[in-house]
Amino acid sequence: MSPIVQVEHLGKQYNAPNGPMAVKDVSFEIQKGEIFSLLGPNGAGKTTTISMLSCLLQPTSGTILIDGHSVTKEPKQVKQVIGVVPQDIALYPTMTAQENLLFWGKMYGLSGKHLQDRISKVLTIADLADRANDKVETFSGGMKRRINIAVGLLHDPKVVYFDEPTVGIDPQSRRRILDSIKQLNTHGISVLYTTHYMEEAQELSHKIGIIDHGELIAVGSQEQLTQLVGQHDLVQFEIDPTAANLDATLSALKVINDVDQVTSSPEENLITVQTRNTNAILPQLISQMTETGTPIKSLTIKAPNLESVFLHLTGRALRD
Ligand SMILES: Nc1ncnc2c1ncn2[C@@H]1O[C@H](COP(=O)(O)OP(=O)(O)OP(=O)(O)O)[C@@H](O)[C@H]1O
Repeated sequence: MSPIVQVEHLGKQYNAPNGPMAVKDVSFEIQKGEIFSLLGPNGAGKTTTISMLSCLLQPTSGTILIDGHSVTKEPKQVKQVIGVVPQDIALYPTMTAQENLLFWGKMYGLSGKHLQDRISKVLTIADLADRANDKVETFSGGMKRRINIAVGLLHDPKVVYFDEPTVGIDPQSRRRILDSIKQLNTHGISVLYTTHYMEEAQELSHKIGIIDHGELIAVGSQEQLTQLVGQHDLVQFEIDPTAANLDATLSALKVINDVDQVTSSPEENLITVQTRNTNAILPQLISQMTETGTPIKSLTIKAPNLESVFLHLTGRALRD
């Protein structure tokens, strides 16, 4: 079976010929029925990649086939197959959810009973059927995001792109969005999901591509990716930054035997140590923290996860 999305050697240079490459030689495939996440920090190139896959931005190099159609040569066919859910779309605040969907449905060339049926269906998927006749201006940020999802699904696409759909919304709406994506996928719809939240990529994806500085640095299932790290745990110390002597503590931790990486995240009050020998070196880690003047508030040990993979591959924490 051919993949629904096939990306080969994709590149994008803004402000050519002298501008930086925002996407560099990116290749990946999404199989039919798969949820694929692009996981990477801000500025990694996720939106640029989605824009090229959506026919909104011309690639500088490489090829993209969606359901066998080239985004550059057959954009009309591509647009029939894809649904795009950006963070914000133009909604008319004084119109109801139903009226906004009617407007967008007509933009897609839908009409009559078919359009009405699709509107009922997508309102149900977005969990907004009970608010169909309420004006959008009365909706929360999370509900507006869910209307975006409904709009993206109106023309019954085979693959849907979600560009960081949970950024800046409340936990309850986030939960509903993740659940509606899983529900969509059970109906055979393929998904491309971008995020900088490791937990979301972990929960949703059959396959994950880790992107950093425009390069896809690893692709695979969560299990395949964590195998890249081997048996390396993350030991995380919560500290009080006002009572910390960070520089001295980080230097002391780095030179302990069997410590692979040490990073600090002052905004989250965390020091993270990656090690393959947690039990043996834990007492030493704790004593060095205390001796160098950084008291520990709490301590968590995490088995290898996507955060460790990112740290292992880039030497930086994913939230940087
Ligand atoms: N229109 C543009 N002109 C020039 N540079 C751009 C443009 N859009 C994005 N960039 C740059 O391209 C790089 C990738 O940006 P992009 O928005 O694709 O990343 P991202 O992973 O989606 O991050 P974010 O979550 O912050 O949007 C960044 O360095 C960004 O500054």
